Amino acid sequence: MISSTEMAVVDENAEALGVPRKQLMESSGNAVASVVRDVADPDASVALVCGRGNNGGDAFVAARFLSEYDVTVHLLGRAETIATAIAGENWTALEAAGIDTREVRDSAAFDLGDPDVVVDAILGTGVTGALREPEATAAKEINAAAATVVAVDVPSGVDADTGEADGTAVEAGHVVTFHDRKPGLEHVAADVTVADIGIPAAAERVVERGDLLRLSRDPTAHKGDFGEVLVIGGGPYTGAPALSAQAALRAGADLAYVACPESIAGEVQGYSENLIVEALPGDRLAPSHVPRLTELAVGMDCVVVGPGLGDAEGTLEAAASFLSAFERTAVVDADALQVVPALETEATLVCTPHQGELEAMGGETASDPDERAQLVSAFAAELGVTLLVKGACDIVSDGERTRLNRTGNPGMTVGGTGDVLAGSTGAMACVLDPAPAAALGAYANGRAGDLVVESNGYGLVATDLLETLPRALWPDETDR
Ligand SMILES: NC(=O)C1=CN([C@@H]2O[C@H](COP(=O)(O)OP(=O)(O)OC[C@H]3O[C@@H](n4cnc5c(N)ncnc54)[C@H](O)[C@@H]3O)[C@@H](O)[C@H]2O)[C@@H](O)CC1
Ligand SMILES: [K+]
Repeated sequence: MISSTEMAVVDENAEALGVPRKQLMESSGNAVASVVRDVADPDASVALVCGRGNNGGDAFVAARFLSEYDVTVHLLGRAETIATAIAGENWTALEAAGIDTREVRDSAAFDLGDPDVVVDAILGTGVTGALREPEATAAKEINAAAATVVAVDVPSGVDADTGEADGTAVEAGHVVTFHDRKPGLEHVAADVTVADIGIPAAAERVVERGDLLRLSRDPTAHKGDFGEVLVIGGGPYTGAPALSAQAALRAGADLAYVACPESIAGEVQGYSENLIVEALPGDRLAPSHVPRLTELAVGMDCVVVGPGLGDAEGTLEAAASFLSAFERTAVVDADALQVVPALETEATLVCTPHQGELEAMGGETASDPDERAQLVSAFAAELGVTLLVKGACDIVSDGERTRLNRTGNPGMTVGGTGDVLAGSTGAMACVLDPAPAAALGAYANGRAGDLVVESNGYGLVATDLLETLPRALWPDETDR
């Protein structure tokens, strides 16, 4: 089962992996034609009723595969208004091939005739609200016809996620849907064929730029809507918590706080006026700080625990005690990872170890990449956390789904890149579920590093990543 958002992610990831959408459209159209052949007599007439989006585009392709039938293609609207280039190209190919095509300029001009089979390609996953005209009239005429109806992807007018229709919807006997079942089809009384359209398995397994579609920004957003992150870190180190908190801001969080020992608070603040610094008495995190940390954490969407904390006994005790009483999402990094295996907590944890830290936590590793991914998945399930295991290929798993991230480069072995990753993952966790947050945190960090190396060569430092994180997460066309 796949939601329309997830389908859009997978589709864009396939494109990033070298399988362009036009190729998928060719497979989709072929799959539709194959179901039409199953239901149509050899001398049948087939009417394809097409909208101006890619759902219609699938049917333009299908028409090319159905040359043995008496085929008519009805386009709802003018050809100049076809919404996508790939659908437009497939329309032009139909006209060039001399296939019977008709443009329906207004609903009164729509004449379905009396076909044996209707292909409903008015709208697919792109539908919003009730069908407008001429789509609504076309749907009514399809429903009034005696024909066998084959719907492309979903019956037009039906929401692929919910199965609900906001007004008229096509009633189809058959649905050809692509790649995986859509939840809305559970509520539709039709035979459903799921067609494999050649989306590579890697489009689901590998984190790619399609995953960025999860980060839509509502233009009416208010301050705080994208999250407030608290970084608990520092003591023996000053840079690490500052890097994490700045990364959270660069990755879209609205406010970033650092709670750190007062011995370094001035330095942390000195790195950036964008941070809100809370000084804790002393020079190391200690159990006596836990009540204040718990108070501070109340208003936060995510807490990042660990950057630069060190592993003094009282520090680890404080980290464990804070996390055991915490009930929302925390990213745990660096020395604080040690406390996770013995921890009992209601909190949702995202842990970001490298190989060495993973092994120190009790996790196993293997040289074979698939085996390594399986071990990470099993360990995530055992701990009940989301693991982001850093490496040349990062592995992200919540024990149910495992993703691989391949962005990043050897320049990123420099100090501080892990602190940036923890902070950007914290920002992602404010707006996304833990597993996609970790996956995008890893993707963005590596992509930011790749952008730096592309323009400067090696010799990158962690602060460079802060500058390129926004481009990694919100690329413009030139970054693709
Ligand atoms: N991985 C994928 O996502 C793939 C998608 N494909 C096809 O592409 C379809 C999605 O294509 P699109 O995103 O172009 O969307 P659609 O073709 O479903 O519809 C988009 C168009 O419909 C219009 N529209 C939206 N709501 C309307 C309403 N209530 N009344 C009238 N017009 C309305 C929009 O303005 C837009 O022009 C899928 O359903 C599937 O058939 C396939 O080609 C292959 C792969
Ligand atoms: K449809």
